[in-house]
Amino acid sequence: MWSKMHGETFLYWFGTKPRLALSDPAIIKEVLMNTGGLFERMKFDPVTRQLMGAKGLMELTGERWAVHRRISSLALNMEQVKGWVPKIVASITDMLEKWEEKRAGRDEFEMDVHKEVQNLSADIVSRTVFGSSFEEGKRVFELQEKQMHLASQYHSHVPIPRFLPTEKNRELRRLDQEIRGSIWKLVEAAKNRRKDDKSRNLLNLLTSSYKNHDGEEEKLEVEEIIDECKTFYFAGKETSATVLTWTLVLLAMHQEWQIKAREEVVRVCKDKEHPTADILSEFKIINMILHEAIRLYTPVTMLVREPCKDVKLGNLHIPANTPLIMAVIATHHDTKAWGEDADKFNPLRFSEPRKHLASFFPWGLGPRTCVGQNLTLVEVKLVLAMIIRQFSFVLSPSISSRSSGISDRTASIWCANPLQENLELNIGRWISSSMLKNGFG
Ligand code: HEM
Repeated sequence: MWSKMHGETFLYWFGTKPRLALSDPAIIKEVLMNTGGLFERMKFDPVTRQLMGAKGLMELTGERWAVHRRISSLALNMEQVKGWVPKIVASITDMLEKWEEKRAGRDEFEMDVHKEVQNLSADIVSRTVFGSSFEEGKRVFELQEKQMHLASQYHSHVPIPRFLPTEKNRELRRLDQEIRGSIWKLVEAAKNRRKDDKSRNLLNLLTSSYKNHDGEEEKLEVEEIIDECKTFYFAGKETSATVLTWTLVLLAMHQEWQIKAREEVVRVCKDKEHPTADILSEFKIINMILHEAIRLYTPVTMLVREPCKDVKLGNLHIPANTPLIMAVIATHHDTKAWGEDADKFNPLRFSEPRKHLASFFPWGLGPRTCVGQNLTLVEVKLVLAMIIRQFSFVLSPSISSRSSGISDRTASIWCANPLQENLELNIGRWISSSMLKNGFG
């Protein structure tokens, strides 16, 4: 909306500091793909830094970032992620068994899917990236959620004195200490398991020695290990859960795509009980749906960089340290790249190669692109395939009585046996048109 009012590139004030908003794909590409360290990710404010971990990938730069990046890329490469498929399937099976219990033999039942897929994503990150279980990691997720809630109250334009002994500040510090303690227990448990568990999960790699650029063996400091775990616990849960919720909501609203997706799953899986790693690339329709959902409702809505010296971008002269705001969401909805129907759900756009690299960049671009991308894509495809095979769904009638039902992500979905007709289709359409009025969809 801002770019419609002020143009593709404009300056705005954040408190006393000017910020430059960019949405020209060519300029965005130039900034994000720069490998010379000219544009660094802007440092988080102290409260967010405490949440993410100052010595984790999100915050590090330079040589320490390169070391952490090598370790996490090794832990989350595609080969590794494909090896996790049975664990991911086991997580999804557990969730679907609970859904069946909830259904209790009924033809239809109602479900708040966002809560469900949040727990599922947390369980998958715990089992795969950390090689533990949701139960073990559960406390960290719970504490981080509380910390995030408190931290969000600090994000105003007026700086709040963080070091005053206020109740909130004390609680934030207490939460941080408890998170650190809980993570360290997980690290110790992983060290004990290592005698039997030789897998290259993130915890095992973070606690093993690595070769530095002089070829000498080195180990990460305790603080670095804890902060990296904080980063992954934080980044791994909410993002995938948001994508899954929106994809399910969109499929509930667009029954024709739900049917196409189900036909594909049945065709590709044939008589296999569950999808396996080798058939994932055959889910072409699911892949298109997923990309279209991420385009419309990208979980990371903007990226921020700061040039470390004065630079020229296109015809703009930009002073050092000016925050550059790249609105992923605006670019994903730009009618120049996506056509007049840019705000509409149309998975067919992804049946053809993309026109411009930087008109779709939900994972970022260049050296700091998302390390969790492989995991998310595999996870989300498996979850969708397994849900769609077992259930059909529409938006719940009760959502219509909550005007903010979609925006606060309490997306409820009405599930029924896929072989039955969906009588709730009209309700889905009704919600769809009210959402459009409110600027969704
Ligand atoms: C739909 C899911 C996800 C989306 C859309 C997403 C998006 C992004 C984006 C846009 C960035 C780049 C930020 C920048 O350039 O400033 C990023 C970085 C990162 N993501 Fe994700 N992410 C997702 C899932 C995950 C998952 C599941 C994990 C971990 C298991 C993860 C871990 C990270 C980390 C550690 C970084 C920092 C990389 C670095 O700076 O080197 N992400 N993510």
